[in-house]
Amino acid sequence: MSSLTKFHGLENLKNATGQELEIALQELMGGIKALDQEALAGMQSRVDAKIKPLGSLGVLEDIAQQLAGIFGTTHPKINKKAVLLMAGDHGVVVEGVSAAPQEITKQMFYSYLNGGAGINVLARNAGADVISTDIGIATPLDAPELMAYRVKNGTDNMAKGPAMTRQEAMLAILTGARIAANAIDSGVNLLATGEVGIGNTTPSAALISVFTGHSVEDVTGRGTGLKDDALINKQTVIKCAIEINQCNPDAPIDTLAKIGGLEIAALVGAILEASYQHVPIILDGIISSAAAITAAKLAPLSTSYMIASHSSEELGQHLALHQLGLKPRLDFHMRLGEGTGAALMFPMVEAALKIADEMATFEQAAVTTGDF
Ligand SMILES: Cc1cc2ncn([C@H]3O[C@H](COP(=O)(O)O)[C@@H](O)[C@H]3O)c2cc1C
Ligand SMILES: O=C(O)c1cccnc1
Repeated sequence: MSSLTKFHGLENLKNATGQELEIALQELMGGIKALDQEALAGMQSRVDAKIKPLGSLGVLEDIAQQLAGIFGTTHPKINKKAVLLMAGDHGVVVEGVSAAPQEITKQMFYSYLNGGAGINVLARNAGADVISTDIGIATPLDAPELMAYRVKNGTDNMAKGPAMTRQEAMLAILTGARIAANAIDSGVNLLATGEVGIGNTTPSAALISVFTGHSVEDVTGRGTGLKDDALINKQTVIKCAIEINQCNPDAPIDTLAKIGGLEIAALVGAILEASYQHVPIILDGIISSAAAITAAKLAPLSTSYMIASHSSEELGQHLALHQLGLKPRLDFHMRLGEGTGAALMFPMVEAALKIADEMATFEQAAVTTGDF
């Protein structure tokens, strides 16, 4: 679908009514299809013919198959790669849930634009673009055009009531979908999720607790580096937010609105749009995994389009990935976010396709075949 004119039936996202957003979201969620099993099996046959014992390239073989199933061809090609970095602030920071001050969200946003942040370095290393979007920073930016996609000036404090209205959450989801669609229209066919937002490990843990059923203690980590007392306070705040908002795991949009975040919602939309357009999307740490688990609640087939990357130091990420049926592939003890872990995975995904394209077969190399 070329999405430059109409977007899931919407003429103009920002002026859409609540009902129009509901319909557009239904169209997006309902349009996500299962992988092409024939292409997937065809890729396995290609890989099985290579000069190696069957299955000996492990996860690389799984990824090659998954990409064939996603692209619907036995010969998938990666053209362009990009990290979708969504930025948003969180009203809940007034409860002391982060070791870092809120203004860092905005300061880091400028760093992404200037190219000096961790994600810029690791994306450059992988030959990928970083597409940074202000979806909900709390304070004004220098240039109005930088705020073109902003839905709201940060969320409200979820410990006192809903973080967002349902309409704001839907607008943030569809805005994230729009940003993914724009990237895909420009030729990107391998995406990764990234974010910045001081305080955002708090809504992420809250969503993971509600959607997995794991206790708040099990899914809540230290984020930017909370000390013991502050970690206990963070857990109390999350429990309070879940209780006061009466979250229901079977009402994922409402749950996201009540205890989520604007950048998390935008990543939900990016994951859904990638899936809708048959584009693989690599997941980063706990915040991206909270978005992924929400996307899976909205459209279970979207999990087939996700590729896990690293294992975050935040335990909640492992539990979210487990529920999605995914395993972290890199164990680098990272806890930065921004998409840094996901960016490390780009070359692995490309390597999987190179195996299929460049390795010799038993026949080509005149290597003796056997029962191995
Ligand atoms: C300088 C700096 C750069 C960052 N880049 C990503 N994060 C990460 O830390 C934040 C989440 O942790 P918490 O929930 O504890 O606030 C998010 O902004 C996340 O992207 C950063 C944090 C800091 C301090
Ligand atoms: O898992 C992550 O991505 C993460 C962990 C801590 C802080 N920020 C991000």
